[in-house]
Amino acid sequence: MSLTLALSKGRIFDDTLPLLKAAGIEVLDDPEKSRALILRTNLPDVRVVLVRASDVPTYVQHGGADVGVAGLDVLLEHEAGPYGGQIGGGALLRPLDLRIARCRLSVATRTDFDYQAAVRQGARIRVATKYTQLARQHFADKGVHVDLIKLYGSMELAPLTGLADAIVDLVSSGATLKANDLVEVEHILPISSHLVLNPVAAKLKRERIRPLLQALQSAVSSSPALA
Ligand SMILES: Nc1ncnc2c1ncn2[C@@H]1O[C@H](COP(=O)(O)OP(=O)(O)OP(=O)(O)O)[C@@H](O)[C@H]1O
Ligand SMILES: O=P(O)(O)OC[C@H]1O[C@H](OP(=O)(O)OP(=O)(O)O)[C@H](O)[C@@H]1O
Repeated sequence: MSLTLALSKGRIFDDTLPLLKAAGIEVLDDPEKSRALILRTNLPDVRVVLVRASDVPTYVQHGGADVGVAGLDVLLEHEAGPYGGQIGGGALLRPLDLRIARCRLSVATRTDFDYQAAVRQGARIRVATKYTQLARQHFADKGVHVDLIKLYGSMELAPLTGLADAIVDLVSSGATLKANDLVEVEHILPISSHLVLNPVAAKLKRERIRPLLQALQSAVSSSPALA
């Protein structure tokens, strides 16, 4: 029974590799050295497909992959979006927090911006973000009107150029904010990457997926780096 795993290049691929290895799966091709998007593993019935981080939920939901690894930021944004529901397949299953690629979703502004005044009930704020669904929910919960500006990267530039008052973005060390004279003014959500499953594959390939899940679970709980 074959199994297709969707991963994104970079930190998710790098951090998932040791967990897969502990579960007996070794990826044979190096994505940094090859342009191939389908990677072989030591198991003839298991392959890895390389997709954009934000495309992992789509691939897994529609059965382009059985299993995937994606950040909670990407998963929640996908679920809240127009394609996150039942169109073309059931909702994704999210059975395991892999505790890798850890960071947080936060609001950041220029140091001279009075965020507390800007988010008084009934106020209006301009926010630039890649995470429009999550940002909309966050400000709606606070009772703040928000004008959202969708960006695909370099969010930090938005408050510096007058495009927005604030950004909603991922923060880990804080170095990117610091380098751009921005300050984190509110934490929204802790983030890590999760294993996701296609619901149909979870049923039809139960016998193949269950041991993988168990092996990953024990790799996660015994990984000192993740403690
Ligand atoms: N600085 C960081 N530290 C730790 N984890 C992070 C950091 N930035 C992002 N992540 C996590 O890693 C995931 C993948 O991030 P990555 O930078 O590889 O993709 P991306 O460039 O954001 O995605 P896309 O290619 O779809 O635009 C994010 O969804 C998030 O969960
Ligand atoms: O707090 P820090 O440790 O500086 O990390 C935060 C940065 O990390 C992410 O970008 P990433 O490195 O993924 O770049 P990209 O979004 O351009 O891929 C995020 O969008 C921030 O810019």
